[in-house]
Amino acid sequence: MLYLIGLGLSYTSDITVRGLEAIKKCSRVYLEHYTSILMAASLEELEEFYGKKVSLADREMVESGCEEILRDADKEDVAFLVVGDPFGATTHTDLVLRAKKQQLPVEVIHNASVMNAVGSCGLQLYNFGQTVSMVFFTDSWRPDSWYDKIWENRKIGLHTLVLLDIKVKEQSIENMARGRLIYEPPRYMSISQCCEQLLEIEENRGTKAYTPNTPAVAISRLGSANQTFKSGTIEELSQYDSGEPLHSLVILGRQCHELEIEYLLEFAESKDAFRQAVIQDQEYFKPAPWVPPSEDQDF
Ligand SMILES: C[S@@+](CC[C@H](N)C(=O)[O-])C[C@H]1O[C@@H](n2cnc3c(N)ncnc32)[C@H](O)[C@@H]1O
Repeated sequence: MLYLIGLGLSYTSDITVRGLEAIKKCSRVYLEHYTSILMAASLEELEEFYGKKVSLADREMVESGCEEILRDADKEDVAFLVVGDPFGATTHTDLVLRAKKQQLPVEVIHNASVMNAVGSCGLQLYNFGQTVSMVFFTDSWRPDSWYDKIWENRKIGLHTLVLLDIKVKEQSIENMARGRLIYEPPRYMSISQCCEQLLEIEENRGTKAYTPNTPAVAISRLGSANQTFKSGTIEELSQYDSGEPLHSLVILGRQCHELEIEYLLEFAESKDAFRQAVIQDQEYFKPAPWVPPSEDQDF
C-alpha cells in the first residue's frame, strides 16, 4: 500500500492517529521536502516520534524518479508524508496516477492545510476565489500570470489567497551549467517581497486589478506557537517585517462581511485607517449597475 499522509501545519504531533498508525506499519517512509516545511519539527524529531527512518524526497525524486518511492508498494507499506494535506495546494495527483497505473493500492490520510487553516485570519473560506502562487522574480524572469486570476477574483468580489515561493535544494545557474551538485541555502519569500512584486506588476499592467491601497492580510507561521496576522494595505505590507517563514497573503475582495472586517481590524496598526481602506476599495471597485436588456434586443 502507498499511503499519502498529511502531517498538518507545524508540530510533530499534528499528525492524525490514523496517519501515525499507518507510518508504524511502513517499511519505508519519505517526507516530501520541496513545497512546504514542518515549522516546529526537525527530521530527527520526526524520526524519533515515528520510531522510523525518514528519507527526504526532493522535487526530482518525486517528479521524475518516483519509482524508488513506488518500489514494492504492492507487497509492502510505503508512506509518503506531505506537510499540510497531500491535496492542499500542491496536489500529489501525479504520484497517485503513477501508482494506479502500476495497480498499486493507494490510501490518503488527510490533515489540516494552509488552504483551510487560512480561515483563522477571520475571512470566510466561502468568500475565496482562485488561489495563486507568487514566485521569486529574477532579473530575466518575472512571471505574472497570477495577475489575471487576482483580477478575475476581484471582479466578482472574492478574496485571493497568495502562496509564497519556497526554494529548497536549488542550484545556481553557474553550478547547474557546470554540472556541480552544489545547492543554494533554502529561501522563503517574505510578505514584503510578495507585496513589492504585486505593486511592480500592477504598475506595469496598469489595469487596476488592485491598487497600492487595496487591503490585505499577512498570515505568518499559521498553526505554530508564534503564528501572526497583520492587516494593512498592500503598500503598507510591502514595508512589513514578517519574520520567520512560512507566510501567505490574502488580498481582500469587495464582498467582505462586517464580521470579517471586525476580525481583521484586530490585526491592523490603525483600525480607522484600515476600515477606511476597506470602504474606499469597495467603492473604487464597485461594479457598474446592471442594465436590463431592452425588449427589442435579440438573443
Ligand atoms: C505549495 S503550498 C503547500 C501546502 C501544503 N501542502 C498544505 O496543505 O498546507 C506551500 C505554501 O503555502 C503557504 N503555507 C503553507 N503552510 C503555511 C503556514 N503554516 N503558514 C503560512 N503559510 C503557509 C506558504 O506560502 C508556502 O510557501
